[in-house]
Amino acid sequence: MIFGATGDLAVRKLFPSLYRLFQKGKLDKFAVIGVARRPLTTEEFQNSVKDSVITALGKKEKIDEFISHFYYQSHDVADSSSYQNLKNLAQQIDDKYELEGNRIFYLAMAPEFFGPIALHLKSDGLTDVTGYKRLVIEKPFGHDLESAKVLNNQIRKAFSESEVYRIDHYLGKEMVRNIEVIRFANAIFEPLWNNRYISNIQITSSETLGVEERGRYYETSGALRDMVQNHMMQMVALLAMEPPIKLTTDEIRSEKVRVFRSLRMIKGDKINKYFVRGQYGAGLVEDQQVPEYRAEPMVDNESNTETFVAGKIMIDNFRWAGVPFYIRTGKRMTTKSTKIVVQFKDIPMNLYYQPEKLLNPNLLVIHIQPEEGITLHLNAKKAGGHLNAQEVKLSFANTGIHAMNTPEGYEKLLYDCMRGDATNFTHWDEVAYSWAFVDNISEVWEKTKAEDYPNYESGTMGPKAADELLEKDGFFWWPVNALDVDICK
Ligand SMILES: NC(=O)C1=CN([C@@H]2O[C@H](COP(=O)(O)OP(=O)(O)OC[C@H]3O[C@@H](n4cnc5c(N)ncnc54)[C@H](OP(=O)(O)O)[C@@H]3O)[C@@H](O)[C@H]2O)C=CC1
Ligand SMILES: O=C1O[C@H](COP(=O)(O)O)[C@@H](O)[C@H](O)[C@H]1O
Repeated sequence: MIFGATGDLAVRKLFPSLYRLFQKGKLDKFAVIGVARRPLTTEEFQNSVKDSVITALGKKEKIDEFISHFYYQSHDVADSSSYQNLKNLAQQIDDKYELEGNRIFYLAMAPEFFGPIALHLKSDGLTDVTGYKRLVIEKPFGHDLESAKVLNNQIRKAFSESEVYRIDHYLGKEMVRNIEVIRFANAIFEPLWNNRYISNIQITSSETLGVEERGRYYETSGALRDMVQNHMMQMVALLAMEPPIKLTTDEIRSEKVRVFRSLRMIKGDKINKYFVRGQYGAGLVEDQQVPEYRAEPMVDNESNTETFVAGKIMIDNFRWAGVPFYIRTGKRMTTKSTKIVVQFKDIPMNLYYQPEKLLNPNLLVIHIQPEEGITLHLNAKKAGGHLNAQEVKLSFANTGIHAMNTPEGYEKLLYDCMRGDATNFTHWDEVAYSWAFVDNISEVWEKTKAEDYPNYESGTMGPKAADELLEKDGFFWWPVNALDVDICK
């Protein structure tokens, strides 16, 4: 059952993803009940599913067979009789498709509905099933730790922790999933993956898009809650975790939680030493003139909301003591790119020192999007010349998927949920620790108005202070554009 089946997420991501699973033969016995307020017939709903698939994928094979599995119910989320009707419909469909009482409830709706729907599902008997019941919850999971706890308590009255699948769509991205494999399946990386050999790690997730039509939501969120609390912190955890003893959901999650527990809690007047906030002004993005954030629809013209965050995260454990993890994310930046750069320490003595050219540090670049792959930056002798070292790059590129926020991420996550694999969904403990970390920052930023907003021009890589954050540690942001060169080909 998809609650919010006429909304943007369902139309752009969920239906195309389900279709791809269907085409690959991964959906055998299945039916989907779409639920939303507006009155639609099942036929109208099926046609909207068909349109969404064709728009997203341009494909039509077996589309009529696919949409014949879709049903619609107009629903009032606060009214028990709506749930009674839904229960009856679900029961009929269950019998027709022999679904063995297995149910997934996907809440693709505004977050204020998550708790009430979960409670109704239980009180109105939709969770009384003979098979499995699973609840998929979209972001944002709360607004801060307190509200997340309230939401979690409501949900947990109807579903156990193992039945709750909290979506973080970055965990559906191919190369985010690859981080563990790159780390734990390669003898050349794991021995070096610590503070003896790594000088710093940089994670950039930049967007060219502005806030678009989401001003109302974004004004209450900002980049810190929208991107850092979830996607950026998840990437930090995957990069920093210890090898799990087994590749099971519980073992992996518990290693990630240990990273969150080791985060250095930055508070009060230290916040602005470790974190930089920014808000975009007008500027040129991909040759288009774009307005400042404060002129966007549904945005306060004196807004204090950050559209950019850079930060230095320290993990105080044996492996990572002293190694900064720099994160940077923002809207209306130069380029759309998510990249991780692992910078290794310099070798103790440079035999190939040339006064006019320093030896390049070794870098491992993990390209998350739009290109997918890895590049290893090494030094090697220039062919034919003297013993002069020059930079060479070893690259691997995934040939498959190249679009951003593609349905493929959702496709993988939906499939995981059907199989009951919650590894790439966030456990409550991860959510809670991550909110506790981020709340310290938002508390300070909400109390103090940023007098310099807007402090970065659209089409740039953020405010100058974000560069200074690294410069004072003797580092600089590796330019994400320049790192693309080889792998794009
Ligand atoms: N869109 C995206 O790309 C992403 C979205 N998300 C999250 O997914 C969730 C949904 O987002 P999105 O699809 O963009 O939102 P939309 O506003 O586009 O869709 C909301 C859906 O909820 C339904 N709805 C609203 N109020 C009610 C109600 N009282 N009773 C029943 N149905 C109702 C709407 O249908 P109707 O008007 O017919 O009632 C519609 O189907 C949000 O939590 C969002 O944060 C997360 C990541 C990305
Ligand atoms: O969760 C979100 O992510 C998108 C960025 O996702 P990506 O897959 O395109 O990198 C961001 O635009 C949005 O504001 C945020 O809610």
